[in-house]
Amino acid sequence: MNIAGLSQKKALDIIHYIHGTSNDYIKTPQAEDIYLDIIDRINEFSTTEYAKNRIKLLRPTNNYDEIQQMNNLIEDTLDEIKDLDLDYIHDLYKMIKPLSDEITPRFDDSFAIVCEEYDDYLNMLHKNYNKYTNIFPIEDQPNLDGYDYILYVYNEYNIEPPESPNIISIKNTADEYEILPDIILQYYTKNRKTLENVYKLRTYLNKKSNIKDVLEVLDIIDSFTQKDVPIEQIVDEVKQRADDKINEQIQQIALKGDEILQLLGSSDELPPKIVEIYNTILNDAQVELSEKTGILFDPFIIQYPIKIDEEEIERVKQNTIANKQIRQYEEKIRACQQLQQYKQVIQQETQEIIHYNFNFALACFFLYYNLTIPTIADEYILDDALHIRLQQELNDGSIMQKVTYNLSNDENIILLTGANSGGKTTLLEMIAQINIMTHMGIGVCAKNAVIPKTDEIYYFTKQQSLNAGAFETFLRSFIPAAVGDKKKLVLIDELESITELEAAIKIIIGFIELIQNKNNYAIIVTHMAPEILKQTQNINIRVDGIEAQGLDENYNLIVDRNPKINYLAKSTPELILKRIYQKSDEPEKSIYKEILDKF
Ligand SMILES: Nc1ncnc2c1ncn2[C@@H]1O[C@H](COP(=O)(O)OP(=O)(O)OP(=O)(O)O)[C@@H](O)[C@H]1O
Repeated sequence: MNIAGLSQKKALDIIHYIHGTSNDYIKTPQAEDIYLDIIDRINEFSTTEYAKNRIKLLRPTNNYDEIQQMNNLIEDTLDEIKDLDLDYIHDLYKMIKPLSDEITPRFDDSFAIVCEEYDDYLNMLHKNYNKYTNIFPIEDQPNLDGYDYILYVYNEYNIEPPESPNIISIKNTADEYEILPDIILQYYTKNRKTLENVYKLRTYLNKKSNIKDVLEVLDIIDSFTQKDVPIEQIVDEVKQRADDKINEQIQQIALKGDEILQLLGSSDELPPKIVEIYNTILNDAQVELSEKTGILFDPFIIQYPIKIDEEEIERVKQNTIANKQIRQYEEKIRACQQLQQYKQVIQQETQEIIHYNFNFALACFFLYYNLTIPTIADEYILDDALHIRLQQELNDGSIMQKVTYNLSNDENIILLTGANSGGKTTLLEMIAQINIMTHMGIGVCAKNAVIPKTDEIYYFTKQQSLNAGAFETFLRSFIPAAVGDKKKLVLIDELESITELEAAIKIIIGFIELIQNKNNYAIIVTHMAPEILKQTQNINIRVDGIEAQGLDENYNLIVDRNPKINYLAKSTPELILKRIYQKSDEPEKSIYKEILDKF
């Protein structure tokens, strides 16, 4: 399945298709929002498209084998990366992309192809290039002098290839790459950056790799392409030195009278003493030239200053280019033979690394948010737990209070009461996160956690604005939370914000009566606990409270974020009112004061 570039919606469609919507663990849009936030946070640590999409496909489940597998995967990965530099790995990942098969071989017009099976080869070349003109049938070849070299594709049973320094002959049974080595080479050069980084990463992760051999082959080709002998420059330098030597040595010889006459006369011959000097110096120059260029040639004409034979230079240059092209061609063919053997294995190695980014992202997420793998048992024990947003703020230097909170089989229906801005919504969201993350198998944000098995999560948030359909929408998704034999976690935040107080109380009581059995857990944030308790005396309901003790010198709420068990906490709205009063200006300040005086 190609899952590149999957949107979250598409990912969900696939999940629903695979698992069936009714089996989905998440039952309300608000719980879905919490889940999506978790996915986004994990994906901050992923780099490859594959990992990003696989993370989007992660979903809470009640299949505890799958959860265990995810736990194991994370623990193994943590073990693998425990002493490593995660930023370094992340940086390498940024330079790794899936290997691209798209190649556009370069049209190399420096050589011509002469062949017997003309039509076959023409077709083959046209497959790779739109237009290829340097191919000729053997029986009808033009003058090919302008080409650096000629690839002579001969038929075994027919004509023998001609012997010539700039002809390379191959049998027409050869592989396609023997005509166009770029067909293979481009794949490697195009993907080289990825291959280099996959190699670095595999080595760093202590994973075996064959990519080194591939990179070595590519290096050889590179070094070949770069080696260009600057013939003219070398000739000039050698000539300059030879001129200087001639000048110096001639000044030191004494000519006899007849030798001077020979020089002044019309004779072309030089005096033997001078010829000897020239011969010695030019011999040395020729040796130096061949050492520096690797070619034996004689471009110097006896004159002062020494003259350079431009035609000889041109001939040598042409020969050098042809030689170089031929050697380069041969080197490329050798490289192709080696590289071909590696293709499959380097693809596997690269894919493995790209896939490993999924494990790596989960492990980084785990470390960043200080997660632990929870134990699955029949109760909730949250030890030093934190909402993941607050954990992030803690990482950034803010002060946060970790929360310890327990729910048991016997005390599974909770009314959570307490101070305005005390942290009730945050606690509810945190429990939803912890439950979802447990059932995704990715760890939870707590020092220790015990989490019960549940099949479904329902989370109902407080409504900020009361739109016309809010109550109806709520009821439609709320009723399924009260029926059925699936094990549920139901979290309700201030139902009284959706409807009138009396109705909210009735709904909550009805709901509690339906789900009170020990399979379910429900935490209901409400400011009307006393009224609810009065009407449910035969049901075991625990009331917990988050209490504010007052305001500090900066008018911040002094609050213990740990809910007190079996404790009905006051809402203390006057504290918030007092804070706003202290921080406001007239004319609002006086109004706040008037309201405050009524408390
Ligand atoms: N454990 C904690 N440590 C530090 N800050 C916290 C913690 N829990 C909550 N807060 C902060 O306290 C503020 C109020 O939290 P929250 O909205 O959850 O309170 P609330 O009880 O639901 O309030 P209200 O009843 O008025 O809606 C938020 O800014 C939140 O980030």
